[in-house]
Amino acid sequence: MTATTPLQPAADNVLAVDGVTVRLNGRMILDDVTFAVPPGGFCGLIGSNGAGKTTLLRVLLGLINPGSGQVQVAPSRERGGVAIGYVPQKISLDGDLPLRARDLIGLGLDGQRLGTGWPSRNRRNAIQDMVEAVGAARFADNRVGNLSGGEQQRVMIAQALISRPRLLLLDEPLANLDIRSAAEVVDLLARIARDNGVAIVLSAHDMNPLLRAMDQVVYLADGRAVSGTTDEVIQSGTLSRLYRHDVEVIRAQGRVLVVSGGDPADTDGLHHPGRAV
Ligand SMILES: Nc1ncnc2c1ncn2[C@@H]1O[C@H](COP(=O)(O)OP(=O)(O)OP(=O)(O)O)[C@@H](O)[C@H]1O
Repeated sequence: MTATTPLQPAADNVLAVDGVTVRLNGRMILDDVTFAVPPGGFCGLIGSNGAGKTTLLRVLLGLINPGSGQVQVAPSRERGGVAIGYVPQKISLDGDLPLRARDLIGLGLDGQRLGTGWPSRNRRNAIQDMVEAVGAARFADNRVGNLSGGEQQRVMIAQALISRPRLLLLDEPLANLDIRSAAEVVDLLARIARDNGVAIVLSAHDMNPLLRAMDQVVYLADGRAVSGTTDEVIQSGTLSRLYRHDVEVIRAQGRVLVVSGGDPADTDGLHHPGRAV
C-alpha cells in the first residue's frame, strides 16, 4: 500500500494515519497505529527508547512503506511547495562551518532545487520574517556551530517552516535542552501551531515539557499505540492496557510520572519508575 497519498479536499485533518503496521527484518515495529491531526493540532508522540517513534516519523515522511495501513498528508498550500517540514534528531553543527544562522534558515527555501538560490529581496525578506518569528534575531548573524542547543533548535525549526509546510515533524527536539530552553521551544511551537494552523507532531521520551502545549498524545509502547487527548491517554487504565501490565500514572506538582510495579525494567526505563518527582 502507498505510504503517503494526498488527503481528499473535504477531509479536515492535515495528517491521517490509519492502521499502519511495519515489520523490519521480520520484527513487528509498529502494530496497527491509527491517529489524525487537524490544522493547528499539537501532537506529542511519546514513548521510551525503541518504542517506534523514529520509525513512525519515517513512515510519515514516506521513507518507509508500511506493510499495511496508510498515511494521508494534506498537500502543500502552494504550487511546488512542500507538504511536510522536518527537524531531524541529533543535529550537531560544526563550530567551523562557515554558515550563519540566517544562511541555514535560507537553505529551507532551496529544498526542491539543487544549489542555493540567488540572493533576492524576496528571499532576504522571507528569511528575516522567519528569523523574527522564531526569536532568532539576536544570533541570526552568528556562525551556526557557535549557537547553543536551544538556539540551534530555533534555527532548525525556522528552516523547516520557511517553505510554509502544513505539517511539521520534529524528532526528539527537546532531548538535549535544559528545562528553560525546552519550555521556550515548546511555547514557540505552540504559537506556530495556533497562529499559522500548522499541525505539529513532536516525538519525546518525556512528556512533561509538552504538557503545557500538547492537545493530543500518541503513546507508543513496543510498537503499539493509544491516541487521544492528554487526559484520555495519560491514565493508569489506558496505559496499563497498552503496556499489558499494571502501571500507575501519578500527577504531582504539575508533572506526570508513569510508574510500574517496582521493577524499573517493566516500564522500559520510562519516567524514572518508583522515583519521586
Ligand atoms: N532496520 C531495522 N531492522 C530491525 N529493527 C529495527 C530497524 N530499525 C529500527 N529497528 C528497531 O525498531 C525499534 C524502534 O526503533 P525506533 O528508532 O523507531 O525507536 P524510537 O522510539 O525512535 O527510539 P529512540 O527514542 O531510542 O530513538 C527498535 O527496537 C529498533 O531496534
